Amino acid sequence: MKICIFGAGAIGGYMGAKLAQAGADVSLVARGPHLKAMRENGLRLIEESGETTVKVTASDNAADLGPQDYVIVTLKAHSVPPVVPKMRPLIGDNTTIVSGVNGVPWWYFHKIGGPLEGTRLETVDPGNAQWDGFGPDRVLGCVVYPAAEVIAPGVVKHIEGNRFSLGEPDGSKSERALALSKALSAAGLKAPVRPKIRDEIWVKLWGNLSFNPISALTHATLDVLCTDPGTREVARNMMLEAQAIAEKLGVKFPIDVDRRIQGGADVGAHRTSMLQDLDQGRPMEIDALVGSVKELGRVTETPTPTIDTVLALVALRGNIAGLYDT
Ligand SMILES: NC(=O)C1=CN([C@@H]2O[C@H](COP(=O)(O)OP(=O)(O)OC[C@H]3O[C@@H](n4cnc5c(N)ncnc54)[C@H](OP(=O)(O)O)[C@@H]3O)[C@@H](O)[C@H]2O)C=CC1
Ligand SMILES: CC(C)(CO)C(=O)C(=O)O
Repeated sequence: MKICIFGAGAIGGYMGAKLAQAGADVSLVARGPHLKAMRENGLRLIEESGETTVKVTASDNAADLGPQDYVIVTLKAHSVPPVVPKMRPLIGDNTTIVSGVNGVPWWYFHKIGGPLEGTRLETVDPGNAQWDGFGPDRVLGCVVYPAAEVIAPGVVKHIEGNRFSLGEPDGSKSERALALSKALSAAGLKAPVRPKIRDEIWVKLWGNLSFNPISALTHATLDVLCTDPGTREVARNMMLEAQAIAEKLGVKFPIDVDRRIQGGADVGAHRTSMLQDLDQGRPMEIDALVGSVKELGRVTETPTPTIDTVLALVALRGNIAGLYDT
């Protein structure tokens, strides 16, 4: 089974190192000094259990790697649409694309059934680049739970978690989902195949939608913003608006907003990825995490006043920092 990880930074590097250590036929697409370091010295993974360095096949040119059974996309959400043409050499007749990207996935309305079937989302797939470029039938959904960081070129630090939930848009336990699950499990990762991947997407999104922009606006860590009465209320209102949208789309939440906020507080003094991006001058994932939920509000005719307000503020914050185009 040939697996290519496109965008092998923190998450893709973690997954790639684990697969390579397990002897899987895995290749990585990366760029810049990180790629150079991986090619020259291997990929170093720092985990609680210790450090390992593994030799990897890595390139910035998909044509070097050829058609794959699976392409696991671990780019930041806004980086995907412009690189779809560059991924073409990786895609053969039976290639599965696994979307390991936070936020509302571009394929959300594929095989959902009902009147919204096939709806495209401009915030996450401008110009239908992925829908038309990959074709939604290739897609296997994925919710990424681990936290990791590239701490130096060629060096990935794993922080916590090892679960990558997988799920077909139609909920089936397909052969391709089960085979990838087996390969990831053999690499020491948890990769359950879920019948209702959209339910899981929303529980993760609840946090990213609210905690991430609030942290970017206030510079507060998760423990603080989830317990301060003012920001907790803002997060709660955003989450309730999102819940109303999701429930109209048939999602069932296994927990309530207060438990989800408590879960955020329990993570501790964590700086969310959006705050880290702002601090380090990297483009912010505002469209995928917040703008997309506003768009879903319009699609489902659900009011989103708190989400709209926070989006306006964080969009301007990102724009002034030169990290987001409004
Ligand atoms: N990191 C985390 O802890 C978590 C991340 N996620 C999600 O996972 C996704 C990936 O995040 P993360 O791993 O942190 O992101 P990273 O930025 O660490 O990884 C993406 C990598 O792709 C590279 N890249 C971008 N464009 C190209 C290109 N055209 N060709 C080759 N390489 C390219 C980037 O290089 P460059 O640096 O040069 O741009 C970077 O190394 C995001 O949606 C994120 O929200 C989810 C859970 C936790
Ligand atoms: C906030 C958190 C930990 C979960 O919602 C996260 O995923 C992020 O930092 O992007």
